Amino acid sequence: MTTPAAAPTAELDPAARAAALDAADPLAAYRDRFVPSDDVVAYLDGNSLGRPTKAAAERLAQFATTGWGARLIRGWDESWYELPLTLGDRIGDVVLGAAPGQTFVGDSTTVVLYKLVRAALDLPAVAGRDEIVVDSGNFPTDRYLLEGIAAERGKRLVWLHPDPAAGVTPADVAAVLGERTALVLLSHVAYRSGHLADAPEITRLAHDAGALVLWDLCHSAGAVPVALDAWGVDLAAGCTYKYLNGGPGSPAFGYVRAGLVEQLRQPIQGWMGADAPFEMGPAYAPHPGVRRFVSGTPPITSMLAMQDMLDLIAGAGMDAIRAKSVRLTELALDLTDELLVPLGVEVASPREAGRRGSHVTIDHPAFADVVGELWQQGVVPDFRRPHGIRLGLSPLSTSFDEVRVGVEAIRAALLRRED
Ligand SMILES: Cc1ncc(COP(=O)(O)O)c(C=O)c1O
Ligand SMILES: Nc1c(O)cccc1C(=O)C[C@H](N)C(=O)O
Repeated sequence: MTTPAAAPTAELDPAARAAALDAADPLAAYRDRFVPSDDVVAYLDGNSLGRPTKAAAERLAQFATTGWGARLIRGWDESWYELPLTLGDRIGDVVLGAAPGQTFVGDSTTVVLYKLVRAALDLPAVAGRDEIVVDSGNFPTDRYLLEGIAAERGKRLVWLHPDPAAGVTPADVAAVLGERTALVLLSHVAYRSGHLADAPEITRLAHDAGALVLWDLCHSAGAVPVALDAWGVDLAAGCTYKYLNGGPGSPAFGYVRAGLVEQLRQPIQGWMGADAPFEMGPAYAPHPGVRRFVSGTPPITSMLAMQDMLDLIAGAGMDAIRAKSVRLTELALDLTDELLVPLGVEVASPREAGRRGSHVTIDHPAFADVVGELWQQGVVPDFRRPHGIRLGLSPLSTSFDEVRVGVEAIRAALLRRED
């Protein structure tokens, strides 16, 4: 039997603490599965753009010759035509807790959300209702597209203004649900603060009020366990370029609960979502299944890289990934308290691990300038207005020492301003 690594203690200095956590990390070996970038000493932005896996780099390089080049148009019959669904099923299985036949890979998250919202609002069960519940702190695209849809469809937006310390709670949602509520659209993990919403409970409350629920999973898919089927979620969508490491602009996934899809009419009726695309018939007849949410030719090359990340996630397991995510965010908070709070930094993310996704946001009036300096030093978090640094911690590719390097670099930048 091997002796378990000693638990890192707060008495150790930050470097020793991070080193002890890295030494005890059961997922540490996964870091070697990603393409290194020589000038980056701490990549803390995996929730904007995940790193490429080495396997994906190889797959992308090969594809031009052995895939596209060798198979040419035959590739569509052999696998590409089905890829939006086969890949959707794999995402459903590995990260969403979704049985096959409910998940597709499509367009950008924005467009997938648009299609799902429009389809949901026309569902006969809610078509007579005119309110859509949305969080004022939700990601801009969610808010903007709902504003557009509300204007298009004569609906009213009901804005939640949650307590910043608590994020969106079931009580916030319950307070606005009613006979007029058609749809609730919320983010599972809030893009700025990292608050993790109680998705099963909010879903239950919305259903009790006769409304549908759509979860934006951009900041949870691949980092936080999700169980869409078990939670009874109606609709969901999420990015694949964050914790699913699909590469810049890789297409989003969409989920439609079994039993609902055949009742939904999506607004961009294209030939690739038709029942028999190659019949090229006179009128649109939707595919009976979730394929109806595909519109035009799917972006096959942009669906390659995420396949390798899904293999890594399946190997590591979502529970182990979540456990490391919690430890990474805990270290970020501990080091922030110790090294940054004395310099005036405030924590904008939840302290309770169960209420937190895989990023931590900290605020300081100088951060708009600090981030530029950090990037020059190869420390790469991102900046979110008005003055937040967001530390996005992607469990399979981020080390504890990167967190330490990042926090110490922020401290040094703030101290330089005090000189
Ligand atoms: C919560 C959330 N929703 C939606 C999006 C937008 O996705 P896209 O640019 O792929 O449409 C993002 C990030 O860009 C996001 O963080
Ligand atoms: N999608 C992005 C992009 O195209 C460029 C820069 C950043 C992004 C992001 O993913 C932003 C991200 N969704 C956020 O949570 O802020």
